[in-house]
Amino acid sequence: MSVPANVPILTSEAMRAAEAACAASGVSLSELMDRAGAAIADIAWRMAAGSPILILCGPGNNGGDGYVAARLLAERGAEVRVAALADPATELARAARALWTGAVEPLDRDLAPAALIVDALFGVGLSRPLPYELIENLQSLAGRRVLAVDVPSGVASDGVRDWSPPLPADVTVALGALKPAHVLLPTAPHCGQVLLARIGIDAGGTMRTLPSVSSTKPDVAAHKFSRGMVLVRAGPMPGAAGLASAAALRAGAGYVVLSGSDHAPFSAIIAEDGAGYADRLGDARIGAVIVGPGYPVSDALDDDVMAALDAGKPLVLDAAAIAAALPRLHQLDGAVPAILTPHEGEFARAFPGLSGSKIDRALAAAAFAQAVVVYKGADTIIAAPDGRVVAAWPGSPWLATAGTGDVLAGACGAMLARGGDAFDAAVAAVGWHIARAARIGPGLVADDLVADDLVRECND
Ligand SMILES: NC(=O)C1=CN([C@@H]2O[C@H](COP(=O)(O)OP(=O)(O)OC[C@H]3O[C@@H](n4cnc5c(N)ncnc54)[C@H](O)[C@@H]3O)[C@@H](O)[C@H]2O)[C@@H](O)CC1
Ligand SMILES: Nc1ncnc2c1ncn2[C@@H]1O[C@H](COP(=O)(O)OP(=O)(O)O)[C@@H](O)[C@H]1O
Ligand SMILES: [K+]
Repeated sequence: MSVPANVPILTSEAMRAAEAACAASGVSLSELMDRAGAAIADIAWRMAAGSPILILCGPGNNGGDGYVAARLLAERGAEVRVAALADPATELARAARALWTGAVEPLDRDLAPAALIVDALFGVGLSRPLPYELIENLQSLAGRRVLAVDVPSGVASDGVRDWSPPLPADVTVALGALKPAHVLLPTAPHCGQVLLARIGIDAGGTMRTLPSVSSTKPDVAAHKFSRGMVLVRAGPMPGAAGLASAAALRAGAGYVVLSGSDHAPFSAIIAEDGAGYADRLGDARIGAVIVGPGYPVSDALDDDVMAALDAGKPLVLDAAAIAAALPRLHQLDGAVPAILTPHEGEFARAFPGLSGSKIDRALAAAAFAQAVVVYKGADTIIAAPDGRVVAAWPGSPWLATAGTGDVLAGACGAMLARGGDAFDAAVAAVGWHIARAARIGPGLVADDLVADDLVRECND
């Protein structure tokens, strides 16, 4: 499972707007369909490697893409058959079908499979669950390689409904842009390896996949304070704050203070008595404050969160600190740069009653808090109040273990303390986290993410 790095993601509504803009600029929809069909034909040709191909065509333009691909594959000499669910229902699909000179078989229970199945039944136009009979007929074709056109049919492209496709794809060719369903659970795993065929659509740039990680060397003239100073406030479970402080150092902070704990994991971390917290908040060199790791709901947490907000320092708020800070953050209306890092449970507690896809909910939460939200999970979404979104699918499942969220909070603190945009900081931290987890792999425990042998390996 994979998606390309740093490519656009569009909802169906945005896709239709981009398509209309394309038409207005002189590129006809039929030209777009030809480009889509050509991209599909190329990939099908490579996947089939000489074996027979069966293309399943639906009534809309997804089916139209399928007819174009069938014609181009046949012209190249591929052994290709077409089966249709219904007659074409759009002008474009009718025109594409008219140019296909081969037979069109009915898509019924007697349909013979082929080594490669190209699923061009439904794309972004799917408006309801697939009929039961079609599901059964498609299931009887399972077990072959599947190439999905735009999305596996049955998947609702906006990621709002969790309809499963009867034929999960090995490869999905996203047309023009990725769609939310390619990067969100539970649909993303059904899309297999997602490839993007740009087909000349200008998809804009507010929603994207995670960019590749680039490690930035410190400036030659850097000193420990210029690289960013992070204050981590420990709660009653100091191990979590210890992990966050170690992660802040490993992620590039020049100086890390752990307040309220003597459990510093490295000698380089300044562990000090909690009584000095208020003074530290006044320390002008501190570029980011982290509150929340290992700090459950309590009056003390509320006090520490309020003190940090009043100090006006850029903040990373994790776990129970998120709900504690929310009313005040909302009032502050973005005056204090903040990154919130809720997992599913913390998100539901802090932002109850939101609807829509995980992207929609992350955006609504970011707009309410006027803060960057890193809505964690296997399909982590990073959303900014101004509408920017980065989707981090597929992440690394080795991160599904205790303490890795504390490490992410620490990395966010390090990136935020450098100065600059909080959204970019959160994106860099999520990329750092996933890249390290991917290097460690089996047996990962959160402590490994901050261990020094990994650092040596990364520097090799
Ligand atoms: N947006 C773009 O820029 C481009 C889109 N193209 C293709 O066009 C597709 C979208 O085409 P359409 O909008 O025609 O939509 P689709 O082809 O995805 O499907 C719409 C058709 O399916 C029917 N339908 C919807 N749900 C159904 C269900 N559950 N059971 C039975 N029938 C159902 C609708 O009544 C309609 O006839 C994209 O996914 C892509 O493949 C490409 O041709 C190239 C350019
Ligand atoms: N299956 C998964 N695939 C990828 N990343 C995951 C998966 N499960 C969890 N993660 C990541 O691991 C981290 C877990 O954070 P969290 O639940 O807060 O753990 P903790 O509170 O124990 O530190 C998050 O960054 C989350 O995105
Ligand atoms: K499809």
